[in-house]
Amino acid sequence: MHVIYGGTFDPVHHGHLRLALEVSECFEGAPVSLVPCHIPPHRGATGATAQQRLRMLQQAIAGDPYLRIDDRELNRGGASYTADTLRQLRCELGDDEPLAMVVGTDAFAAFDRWKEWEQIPELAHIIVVQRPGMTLNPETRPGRLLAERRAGGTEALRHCASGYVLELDPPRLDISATGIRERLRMGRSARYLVPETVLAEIHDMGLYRACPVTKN
Ligand SMILES: Nc1ncnc2c1ncn2[C@@H]1O[C@H](COP(=O)(O)OP(=O)(O)OP(=O)(O)O)[C@@H](O)[C@H]1O
Ligand SMILES: O=C(O)c1ccc[n+]([C@@H]2O[C@H](COP(=O)([O-])O)[C@@H](O)[C@H]2O)c1
Repeated sequence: MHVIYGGTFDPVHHGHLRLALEVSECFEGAPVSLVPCHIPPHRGATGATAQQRLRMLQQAIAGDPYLRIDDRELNRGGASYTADTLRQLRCELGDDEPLAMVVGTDAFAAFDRWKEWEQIPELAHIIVVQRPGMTLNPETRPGRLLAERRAGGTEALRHCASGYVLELDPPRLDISATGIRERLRMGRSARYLVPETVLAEIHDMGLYRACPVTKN
């Protein structure tokens, strides 16, 4: 089972990390690869550069046996389209290896605006994770895709290469990178929202602040 979890990670926070671990546990400790995007396709400029976001991720997962980083989108450059990443992975893994991508409900709600979105379930399973304050409308195209391809449990994903949509609702952590950037911009603390090592990187690189921010 190969599981990827893509994001901007600007910065990576405990919501991301806890979720990645929950997914790994669902698949009996299968590693989850965090895939930082180079240029996020559907949003404005990032607060930190790609290299700075990678550095924070490296600090965040250092020593964790279940989490990895796949930096292929940074190496590829340009806008990071998930279909391209999955196609590349599918070539490497072969046709039969189960491949799954993790996405939060907020991102999945706009899934039908992703490049080649209808091809994605042919390349990988989709694990949709509930995010606080975000309910998926069943009448939308992503909502219908979920209903049509819904997996009863994790077992289905393990036995097929792609094609299922699995809903997961682990304990919800109401943390967002936007909220963290905003706090830092206002000179407030982001402690306990991001790992201490990430906080130290943010401080050392002077990220996310218009005016000086204390190190907590
Ligand atoms: N607290 C969280 N709980 C569950 N899923 C999350 C959480 N934070 C982010 N995600 C999911 O992780 C993926 C990557 O998220 P991203 O890097 O954009 O973080 P974010 O906190 O949503 O950032 P921003 O606030 O800048 O949009 C998305 O699929 C998103 O839905
Ligand atoms: O492929 C696309 O068209 C596409 C459009 C929007 C988002 N994505 C991916 O979805 C992931 C989460 O995006 P974001 O903006 O919420 O960090 C990240 O890996 C993006 O590359 C992908």
